[in-house]
Amino acid sequence: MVAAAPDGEDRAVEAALRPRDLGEFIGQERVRGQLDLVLKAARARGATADHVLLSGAPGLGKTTLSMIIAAEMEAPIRISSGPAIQHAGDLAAILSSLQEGEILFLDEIHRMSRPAEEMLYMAMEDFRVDVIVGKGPGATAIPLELPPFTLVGATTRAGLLPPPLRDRFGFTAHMEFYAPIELERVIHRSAGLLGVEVRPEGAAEIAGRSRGTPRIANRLLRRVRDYAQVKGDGVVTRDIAAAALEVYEVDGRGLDRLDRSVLDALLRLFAGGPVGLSTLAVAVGEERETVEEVAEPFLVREGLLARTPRGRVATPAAWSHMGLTPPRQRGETPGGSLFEE
Ligand SMILES: Nc1ncnc2c1ncn2[C@@H]1O[C@H](COP(=O)(O)OP(=O)(O)OP(=O)(O)O)[C@@H](O)[C@H]1O
Repeated sequence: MVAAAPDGEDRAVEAALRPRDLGEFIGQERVRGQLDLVLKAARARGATADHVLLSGAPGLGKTTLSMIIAAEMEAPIRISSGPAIQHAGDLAAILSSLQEGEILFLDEIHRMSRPAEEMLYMAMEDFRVDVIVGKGPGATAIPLELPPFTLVGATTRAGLLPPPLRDRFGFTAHMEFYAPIELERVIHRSAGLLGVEVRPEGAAEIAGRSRGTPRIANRLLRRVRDYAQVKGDGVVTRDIAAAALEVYEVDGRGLDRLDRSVLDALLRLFAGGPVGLSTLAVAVGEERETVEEVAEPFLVREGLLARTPRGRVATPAAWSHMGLTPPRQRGETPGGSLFEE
């Protein structure tokens, strides 16, 4: 699968491929420009930067940007995530050990528990938390002063953040998918760091199949590099890239085996829909969530599938991408259109 979530190998290589400062960070011009101002101004004032919320799909560079913020502010960084903070006490332990000016990166901040979230409101606004000691009627709140810090929250679902939390971020940046030309730059940069020779057409071939996502571009580059070493002379040309990605079942538009089997079932078994999500999931032998969260966002973004109140529907582009002809609609005459008088 070409899902943008990192795997074990990704995590190790990602650390090596991460841009270290804003100058090295490719694309996202608007976010980069705005963030540059926020950080420069804070530095000029000798203050800690405002809290920053980064939203966007997995693999677009949120973790990378948080590390860049720390580097630009010459501050240490502490990394944790919403799911790891289930009790307010977990958060209190992290907050009370922060140094002045430290960057606290909370990934998947929308998945934090409610009590922790409420503690975070106060910490963000007043640099203070109330630690509750004891239980029941004897419980007391002990106020704890915190050093000023910068919270960098990352979320794939900004809409799920409660407004009181969202409003406490001084700067909110939405990360967009990358244009193919930007991904080509990511690939050339990573190839340089990995010591792989990549021709421009080879980079373009990989970029076109990377779903607008640098993490996927880097992962496909590594698979293509393997193929080039084993089947070729190590150089990534267009033909080598195309042949390698064929082996890994990533098609010319970046669809992987799961995406294609969803489309295939929708088109062949259900004549293009509408069909319910559960039925579609059973037909491809996957969990409902996998179809909904892994395959569909990209298919919808590519204009191949639509989610309608009556169920999932294939678009005309899906038929042509899969090399199939849509069945004739009721009332349509051969060679004529549905709307012919
Ligand atoms: N703008 C960029 N320029 C160059 N490389 C990038 C850029 N953005 C991301 N990358 C590379 O993509 C990989 C994934 O980035 P990162 O881990 O920051 O994504 P993320 O948005 O935090 O993902 P997740 O939400 O899944 O944790 C990293 O290896 C990083 O080197």
